Amino acid sequence: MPGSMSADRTAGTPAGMSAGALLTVEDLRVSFPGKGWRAPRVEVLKGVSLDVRPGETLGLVGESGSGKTTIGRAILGLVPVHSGAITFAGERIDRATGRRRRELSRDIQVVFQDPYTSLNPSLTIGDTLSEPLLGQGYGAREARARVARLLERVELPADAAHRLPREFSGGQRQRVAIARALAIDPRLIVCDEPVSALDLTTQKTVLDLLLEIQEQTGVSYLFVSHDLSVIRFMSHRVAVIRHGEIVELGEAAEVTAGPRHPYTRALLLSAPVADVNGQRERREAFEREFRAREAGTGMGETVS
Ligand SMILES: Nc1ncnc2c1ncn2[C@@H]1O[C@H](COP(=O)(O)OP(=O)(O)OP(=O)(O)O)[C@@H](O)[C@H]1O
Repeated sequence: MPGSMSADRTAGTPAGMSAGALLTVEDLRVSFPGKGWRAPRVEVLKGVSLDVRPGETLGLVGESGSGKTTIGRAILGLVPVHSGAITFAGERIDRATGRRRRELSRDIQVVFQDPYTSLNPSLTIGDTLSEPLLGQGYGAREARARVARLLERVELPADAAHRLPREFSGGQRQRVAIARALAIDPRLIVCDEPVSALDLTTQKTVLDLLLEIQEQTGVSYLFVSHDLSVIRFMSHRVAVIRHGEIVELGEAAEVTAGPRHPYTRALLLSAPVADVNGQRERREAFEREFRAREAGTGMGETVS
């Protein structure tokens, strides 16, 4: 565990679910078709409940295949919800489709794991950042000014706007991905393993940036990771997921220092989990679906 990530953010934050939540997930069930003819459906989320408060980071930790990404995809409307409810700012969104769903991407954004695949290699950074702005009705001049401010906010030089992703390191690309997510002032960002493809030093600078942005803007994060040291560093509260069920949810310091569930204790002792069950493929599919839906091409409209 990196020593510089040993702080926690729990002070003063009560555990448990709250009435003033920005996002509430209640008894969420998601299943996928089983493999093979007449195979039963596989239940991946088995009644997940959690909430994210305004300005808060809820860390979501669990080993590979436990269902973390599926929760993010369900919130973004990229997988059909079998039962349960997802409420954002007082509105039920689990059945939202089409135009309403695209409008919601103004409020709910994502930062993906792999900065090498999540940026379009043929678009300049300026075009990458302008895309969501133009899509939301910004004029070209207004968008250019906003791109300059975004680059400043993520501590990239102004001339980055004219360059291509291949000219940047992994950490710099992840800053671009963060700037893209921030472009239209979302209220919630699903951060899906946003630093696990980066080396430790770069991880720390990107995490610091996310914290700083939260302080400045009050944005909420649902922060997915398999790495408890990263989760503890980032989160006010932590939810621990195992086999599609939340086994523990509480203040970060309590969950990470005095875990009640044996699985959390085991996680604390375990090394980062290996890439099993096609983790990379699943995450890449998630990115493609979200970007296609944002672009309005109709892909990813899986919820009916
Ligand atoms: N579209 C799909 N069709 C069938 N099974 C799926 C699909 N998406 C996910 N799964 C299965 O659901 C389970 C949970 O996957 P998910 O990606 O949510 O886990 P995770 O906790 O994010 O894991 P990782 O950290 O490895 O990405 C896995 O067993 C996975 O194989």
